[in-house]
Amino acid sequence: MADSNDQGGVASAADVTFRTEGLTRVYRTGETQVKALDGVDVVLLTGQLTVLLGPSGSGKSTLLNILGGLDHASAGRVWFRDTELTRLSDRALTRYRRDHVGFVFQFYNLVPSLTARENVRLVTDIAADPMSAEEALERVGLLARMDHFPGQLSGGEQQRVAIARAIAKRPGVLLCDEPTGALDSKTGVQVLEVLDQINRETGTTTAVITHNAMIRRMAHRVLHFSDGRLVREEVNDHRLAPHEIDW
Ligand SMILES: Nc1ncnc2c1ncn2[C@@H]1O[C@H](COP(=O)(O)OP(=O)(O)OP(=O)(O)O)[C@@H](O)[C@H]1O
Repeated sequence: MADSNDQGGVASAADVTFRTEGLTRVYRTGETQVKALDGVDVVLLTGQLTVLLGPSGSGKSTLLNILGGLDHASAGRVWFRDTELTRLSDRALTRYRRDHVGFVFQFYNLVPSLTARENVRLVTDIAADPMSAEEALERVGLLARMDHFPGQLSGGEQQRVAIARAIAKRPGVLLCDEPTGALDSKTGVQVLEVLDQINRETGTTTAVITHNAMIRRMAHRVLHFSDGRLVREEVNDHRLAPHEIDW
């Protein structure tokens, strides 16, 4: 049975959170030039969990960084809802990132001298309409550990704190670059369960980069990249919860 959130085929403008047109990113280092993205046309649909797959160096992180306002396109255009990101000043792009984007990276980037709750408060203190740090930690199942320091938490727990920090400002989008890359498979599944649950409960448009092709089973849509190009798209009519996937 198709999930109610599934949207195959043509999407209306209201359903589209990100759209790119001819997105190209060239990195120049001295004499060498690398085309990390080579004319990518892609949409990310509102409320969906999209998985980005592809070999190392295929451009997945570059795409995520440009969507999140951390990097600039060399050519082509990118829209977030009605706003063309590729026309924003650096200052406006920073505001966009602060107001709308939650990031989760492979390494958790927590401040070691602050507790879980204090790490989340770094974000809630400057956000316009945040949830409380306690609510964010409850959503990732770590309320009982909120006064623990990162060094007192396992890798999977630290990643869940990083997810709490990312969602506490109620971002429109959650961009995750290899969120389970540093975790063993059992702990990785717990982290994916948290991402899946947040997507279902809050409707946050979510993108997850991974090397693990099995993760595609939990996605609404899967985008396959190769050599800086989008080479294939899949719509998943039969999503599985992470714990149902045969790892
Ligand atoms: N800041 C940079 N300067 C120079 N080259 C870069 C830079 N960032 C990325 N690249 C190059 O662009 C290409 C695409 O990199 P990207 O990190 O987007 O790929 P990826 O698919 O995310 O790879 P991985 O799965 O290994 O993270 C690679 O050849 C990479 O070396």
